[in-house]
Amino acid sequence: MDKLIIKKSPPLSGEVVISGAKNAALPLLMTSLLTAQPCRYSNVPNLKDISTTKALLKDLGVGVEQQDINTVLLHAAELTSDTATYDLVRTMRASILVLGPLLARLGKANVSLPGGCAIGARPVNLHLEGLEKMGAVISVDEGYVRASVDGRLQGARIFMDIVSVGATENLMMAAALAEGETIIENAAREPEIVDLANCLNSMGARISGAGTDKIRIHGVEALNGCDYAVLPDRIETGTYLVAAAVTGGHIKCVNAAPETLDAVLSKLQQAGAEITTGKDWIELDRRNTPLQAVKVKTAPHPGFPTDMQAQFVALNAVAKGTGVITETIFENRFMHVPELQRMGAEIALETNSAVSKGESVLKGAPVMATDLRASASLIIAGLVAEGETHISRIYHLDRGYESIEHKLGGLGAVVARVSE
Ligand SMILES: CC(=O)N[C@H]1[C@@H](OP(=O)(O)OP(=O)(O)OC[C@H]2O[C@@H](n3ccc(=O)[nH]c3=O)[C@H](O)[C@@H]2O)O[C@H](CO)[C@@H](O)[C@@H]1O
Ligand SMILES: C=C(OP(=O)(O)O)C(=O)O
Repeated sequence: MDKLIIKKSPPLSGEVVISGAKNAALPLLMTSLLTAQPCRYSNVPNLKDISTTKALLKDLGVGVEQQDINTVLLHAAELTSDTATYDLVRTMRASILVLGPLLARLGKANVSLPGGCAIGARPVNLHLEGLEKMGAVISVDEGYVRASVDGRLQGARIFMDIVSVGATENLMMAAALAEGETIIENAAREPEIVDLANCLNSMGARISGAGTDKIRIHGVEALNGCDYAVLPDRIETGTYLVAAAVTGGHIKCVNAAPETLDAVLSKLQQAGAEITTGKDWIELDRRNTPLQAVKVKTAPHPGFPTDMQAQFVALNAVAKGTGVITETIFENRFMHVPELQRMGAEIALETNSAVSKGESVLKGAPVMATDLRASASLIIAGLVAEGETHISRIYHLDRGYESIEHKLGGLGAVVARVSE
């Protein structure tokens, strides 16, 4: 198993090229299930979750041709299976996103339940209830969601009582091939939802309202293939920006999408960073200003993303003043806190808030990555901790950050990957 060794590093400086978004690419690749025509996706990040998705699609009968490291051609001329097995689903929750497309294309699907994970229970009831409203008959048996529909799915009015990114995506894909109109109320508004709607529309779907809380999908009989470039990763971008801010650095993120990061950029400015943006770049400069702790509360988009929460906990630990970070989306997403405490961070957990005293002097220590963004927060802390930080279980990191040690190294960080 690999681990990362991070040494106290100089202020980060230089340019970093942002990859395509994991959370956009995963649902986008699933759109290939909806058509018998070939689909080409570019700017796909080279990540573990993407190879898991390709293996899952291959298992269902999809032809997979890797055209270059970030471009893949998927061709579901004929699907040979309707089953997403536990072995593949258990390593990646987003596998549940095959449910809607399989049901719409084949009229049946068996998908292993993804189960709970490190950050919370993460049920899929909203996915199932929405599909039932569209006429699917669903049971959960031996850990599998077994779904079928007689004929086509039917358009429906669906109100979601919790804003769910994955359920909005699953239902949008299913509704694209349903008979009649589907309206999703209280839909998620994340940029990745808009990216999925844009891709589906390029395939001939009729979707409007993506990016608002009411999405209308006029079902069509068949969809075409696509040639689609994945949106830049706003969470990867935010992670490098926080790392630069914490080290008092000056970096430019290129191939980025500044318009997807309003809440994060505004908190970085409050923390003392100077931010400049262009059409597809963001520059951060914190060479001449003190780092101030901030108050953050996670919320569905356009609120502050939960996937940036852990990185800001690390920022607050070393910044001036009391910081408060409140997590409202997942019930167990503070597992980075005990690890940061082992490095000397003075942070107290009060129900769903992490309250930091500020100006903690961090010391390198052996720490364990517990989930994807927790791993990122430990890297950020390691960059400013005295001595060496050894982060184990970095397979979590490889789910979501393309070439992280090379990208950080290019900015001057002292990071090495070693095999344990
Ligand atoms: C692959 C991907 O895109 N992952 C993102 C996606 O996850 P994911 O799509 O799994 O997250 P959701 O938006 O669905 O979850 C939001 C909240 O709704 C709850 N819920 C969700 C579905 C359901 O059927 N019932 C239910 O109660 C969840 O437990 C959670 O408390 O959005 C999250 C919230 O922005 C991000 O942290 C993840 O990085
Ligand atoms: C929680 C995340 O991903 P996933 O939903 O794939 O677990 C994340 O990207 O931070």
